[in-house]
Amino acid sequence: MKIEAATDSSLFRTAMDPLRLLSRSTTIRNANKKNATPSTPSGGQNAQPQLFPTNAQHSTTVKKRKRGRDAPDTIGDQEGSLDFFGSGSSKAARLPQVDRQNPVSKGYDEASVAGEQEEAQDSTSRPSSLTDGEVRTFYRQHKLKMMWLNGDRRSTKEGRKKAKHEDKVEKAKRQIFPQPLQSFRELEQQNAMSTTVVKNITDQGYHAPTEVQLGALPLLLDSPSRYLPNLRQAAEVGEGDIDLLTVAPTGSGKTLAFMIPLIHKVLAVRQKENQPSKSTLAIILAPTKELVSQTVNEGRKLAAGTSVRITQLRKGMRLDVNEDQPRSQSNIAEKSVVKADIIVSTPGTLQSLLQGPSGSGLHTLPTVLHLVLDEADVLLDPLFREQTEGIWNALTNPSLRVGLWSATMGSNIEELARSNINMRRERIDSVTGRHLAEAPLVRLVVGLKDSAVPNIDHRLIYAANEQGKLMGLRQLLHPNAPSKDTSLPLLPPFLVFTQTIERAIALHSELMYDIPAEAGGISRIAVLHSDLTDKARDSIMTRFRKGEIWVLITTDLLSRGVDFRGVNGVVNYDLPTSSAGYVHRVGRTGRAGREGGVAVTLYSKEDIPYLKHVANVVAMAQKQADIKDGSGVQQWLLDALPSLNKQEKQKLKKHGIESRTAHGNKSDPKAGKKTKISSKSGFIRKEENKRKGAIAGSKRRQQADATSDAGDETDFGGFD
Ligand SMILES: Nc1ncnc2c1ncn2[C@@H]1O[C@H](COP(=O)(O)OP(=O)(O)OP(=O)(O)O)[C@@H](O)[C@H]1O
Repeated sequence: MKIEAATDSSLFRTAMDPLRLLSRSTTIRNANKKNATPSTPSGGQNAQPQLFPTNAQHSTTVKKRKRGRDAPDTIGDQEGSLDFFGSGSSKAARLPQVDRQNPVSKGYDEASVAGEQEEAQDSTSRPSSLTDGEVRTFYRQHKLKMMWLNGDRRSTKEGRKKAKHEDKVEKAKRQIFPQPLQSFRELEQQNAMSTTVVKNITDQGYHAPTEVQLGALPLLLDSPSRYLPNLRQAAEVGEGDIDLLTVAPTGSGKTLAFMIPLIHKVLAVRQKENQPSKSTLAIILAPTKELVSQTVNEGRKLAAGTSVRITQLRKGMRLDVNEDQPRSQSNIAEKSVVKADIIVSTPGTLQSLLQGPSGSGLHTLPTVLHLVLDEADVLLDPLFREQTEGIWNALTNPSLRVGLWSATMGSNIEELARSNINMRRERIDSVTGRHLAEAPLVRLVVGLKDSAVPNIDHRLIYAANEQGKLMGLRQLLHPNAPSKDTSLPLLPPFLVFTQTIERAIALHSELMYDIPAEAGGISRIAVLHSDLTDKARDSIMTRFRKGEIWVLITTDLLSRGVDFRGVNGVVNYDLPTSSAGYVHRVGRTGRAGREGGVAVTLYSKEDIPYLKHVANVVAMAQKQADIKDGSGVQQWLLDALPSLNKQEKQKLKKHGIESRTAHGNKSDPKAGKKTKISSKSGFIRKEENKRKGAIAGSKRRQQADATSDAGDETDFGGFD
């Protein structure tokens, strides 16, 4: 977490052209050029995607290197590059390093060092076959835990109370240990996955699976009877035919972990039917349009060259629903019906397209076999719960399987998921009059549940008041402004989070002229929020991904799921309103195990009552990363901060810090004034002050002239 290069801010100044410009500096201090490349996510220095690689893997890496294979030691020098997000050529440059650093599989490692071409030909890597003991050690080292949950008494509040003293042995019995996936190539031999899909995976530079992938893919592709031999119904269900709850850190590759099995299953069904896509087989729900669009992109890259169609649902489209009611005065052409195997949507959009005539509820989608809830804890949060559950119930196929995925998942979400699964089964039983077998339900947890990624540098900075926060942010924007704290290596591109849309807009207005024209001026800083049109949102996302925008001010709209590979840091200009909020916001940096990300949280006096939930997460991340210098949070602060009770926590989560909301401003204008961000930019204010000064000066001069004229008048006696 601590970054060595951070001790000399001049290194950062010279490291990137944009920064030189950003810092309004034309003089470049003598920095040791050799060491000048900063260790930041956008520097692409660390492409080890696993958060918990084993020692054995490291030593294998070294051993391979000693054999003199020709993989380069470092990625091409990216000094001065504006391509923060590693597209095009930089991707090619990165591949060899990815290869070298991810030697989970022996077969993979052999091929990787010999180059990509050879890799493509070598599809005969041996399937993994570890002994039971080896599998257990492997999962322990990678901090993976899998539990089979059916019939677990602790799944309900009542049951938890009763099972408080449940025998440890009993608990251990619920743990399951499927053979882990050690290389994506195994998918071809062990799971009969399409060669095209496997090639698509490796072509994107994904060679070694991340922790969540090496655990989830076998669960979703193998037969449950392999790892649940004593479970009767496990023998009855098909391959990967389970309900799965997954909690894995931000940026750990969950998208691939649910998308690969979906594509594989769609292909398998189509092959069985021996005909091209006819109806939708899978639905992925995500809370924001940005995440939906990103998921579609990722999916399409994986499914390229296959017949699998993945579509983002938009308003105006029409679904091929099971209409019990006559089609309502349909004036929409038949061709606009969505023909996709996998649909990705926000709950709101899908719900509105499923809406039947008023009062009749939702149309059903009986062909759908898989439902994925990405960011499941948000989708089952009060904000989205009704929509999500409505959709879940509209998927009436008895074989529907559900997957819940997030970096944070409270026990209430797990309870809710289980009760939904059970209620649905009972409903189908009552309709069909048959007893529907319970599918295995598995929980997969990677690392410490609900914790922030340990591979970034977390900083809590006291800024006294709103002006202090603004100054703090400006300091980050102009790193060569005199600063004692040279240990803050926050380079663009970075994200700035505020509590509300109004505050995001105000902060943007305040800072928009801060970047000098030579560096691109106001085009380098932008604001993104849900009040913008879809087109504007898309355009800002594209420009940020391309590296044209360096500082993106936003709300929690972008806190979840969105993957900007090379974001160097995150600034919490306003505190997140829950610990999960902090985990997700800061998780926009340090993705796929990249080192060098920075998360700065600015807090004022008004924030102190609400800081503890953030401080606790930071302390946990420090503990995980074994950091004892207190750079993120010191023990005395942790002890001194007040704790919120349950109700206060809920209120904070729902409404945020009240003085920063429109409602709070109204009810307590004095407090509201204290937390106001001036909505005029410093530049405009300066100009206005200059103008005001000029007008006042001119008035004064006129007055003085008038007085002297008047004096003359009195003196002048006039003509006789
Ligand atoms: N096996 C892999 N090897 C290298 N990079 C990977 C691998 N799998 C995924 N990635 C990369 O990791 C990044 C994060 O992936 P993804 O967006 O799926 O994370 P996530 O776990 O869904 O995060 P969040 O919780 O924030 O939604 C992406 O840039 C993706 O390309």
